[in-house]
Amino acid sequence: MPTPIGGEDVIDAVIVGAGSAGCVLAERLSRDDERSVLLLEQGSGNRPDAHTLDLGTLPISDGEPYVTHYRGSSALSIVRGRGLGGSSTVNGAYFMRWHRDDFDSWRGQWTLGAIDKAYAEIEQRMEAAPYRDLDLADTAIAFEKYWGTVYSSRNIDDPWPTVGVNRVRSNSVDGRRRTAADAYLRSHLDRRNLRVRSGARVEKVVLAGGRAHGVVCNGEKIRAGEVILCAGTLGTTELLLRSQIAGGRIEVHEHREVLVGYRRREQITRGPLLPTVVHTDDGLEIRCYRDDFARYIRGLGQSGPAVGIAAMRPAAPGSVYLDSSGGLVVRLEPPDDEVRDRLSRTADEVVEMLGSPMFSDMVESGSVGIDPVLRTSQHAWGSMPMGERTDWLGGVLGIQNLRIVDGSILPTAGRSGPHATTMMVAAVIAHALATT
Ligand SMILES: Cc1cc2nc3c(=O)[nH]c(=O)nc-3n(C[C@H](O)[C@H](O)[C@H](O)COP(=O)(O)OP(=O)(O)OC[C@H]3O[C@@H](n4cnc5c(N)ncnc54)[C@H](O)[C@@H]3O)c2cc1C
Repeated sequence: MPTPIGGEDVIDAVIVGAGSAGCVLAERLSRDDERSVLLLEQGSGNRPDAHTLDLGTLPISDGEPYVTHYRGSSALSIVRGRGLGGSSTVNGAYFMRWHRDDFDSWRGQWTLGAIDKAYAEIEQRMEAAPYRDLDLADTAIAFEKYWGTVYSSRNIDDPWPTVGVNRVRSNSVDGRRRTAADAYLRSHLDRRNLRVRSGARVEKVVLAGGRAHGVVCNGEKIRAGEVILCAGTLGTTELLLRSQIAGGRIEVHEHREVLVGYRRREQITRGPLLPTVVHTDDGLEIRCYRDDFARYIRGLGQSGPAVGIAAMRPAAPGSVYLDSSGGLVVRLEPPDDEVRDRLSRTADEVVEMLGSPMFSDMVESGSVGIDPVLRTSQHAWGSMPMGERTDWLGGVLGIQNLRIVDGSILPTAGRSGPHATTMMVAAVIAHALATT
């Protein structure tokens, strides 16, 4: 019989955060009807509306219902998704594996075979597929042709990215994001050993004698056999700081980005934000955005379309800490000088590309310029890396019955965005926990 959920009972596994990783974990662990699972999510339990899921929007401005805004130390806005599905509800729906060699230093059960199998499972459930030629704007077609003369182009049906031109794979169906909650959670809400509570903000982890005993949620103490933090890199770090499991400044990593802006001769129709990228041999990602971010984010001032250049590997440092008033602050630093040089050289190459005859029908002459502001990709990860601050299944070192399974535990920088890999990590760990 499963341990009943609620009241004074001890729940087998309390999962904090129903985001990309939390949904995978809740589904897998609750397949065993002998295990009671309680999933606590601070955001709404509603299914997001058509506007939120539309790939022609990035619903992250102030006032959007499925985001949390974090306080940054600079003018950069730092956001994360909230509600069932977490950041998968609001993100760019770019769903790319990391490169095979990004896992070279991973240990434990992280063999390429296990990784490949877990990626394949999540890709299937998230309905991840490459954008087709029809989804590409004229600039994206020219971009692929241009870089195809410098690098090789990956066969779009190959799920493993390579150095070169990589058509983006996306977790979307008919122009709408497919969220982790749709793929993993909503159809299992009738499991009697799985309970999902929305509007449930966890304030801290309850600790005694070097063990986690539960959490405090909306003022109520909930006892648990195991606490699994899936609150995302920023949410989990906040909980670790507030529970005094960690102190001071916790290091994170971020993919900082330079934008090369331009003006289009003619406006284009709406479509997915990022359908194609180039991965350079020196760890950069060149992103061919479809249009001005202002067309995706409500209330953002127009600045024109852009091509982005992000430093993926190595990434830039940052930190998360509580300030003297107890508020959480996210501080992102620039990459080191050598990486900045790389970014700046590649930005010059992109300026050259946009000024080349291949783009002359689309780009207004004299309109191309490098934006001096260093942006963020909204990817912060790696605050509690596996092999360093947790074991290779996310178990927090030195504290029993406390595990972290989300972007926090990514131990290295990958050359693609973190979404698919965060879900893959959750799938591998969930499988290991469910079978031991
Ligand atoms: C705007 C944006 C665009 C992005 N675009 C891309 C992209 O296109 N491709 C890509 O690869 N990556 C992208 N990312 C990053 C990617 O979405 C994240 O890395 C990934 O979703 C993180 O998953 P997670 O499970 O770690 O956290 P999340 O999915 O963020 O889930 C954390 C959940 O925990 C909940 N939570 C937090 N604190 C508490 C608490 N105290 N109590 C209860 N619940 C709590 C949150 O509400 C949230 O639902 C983007 C991110 C953002 C924000």
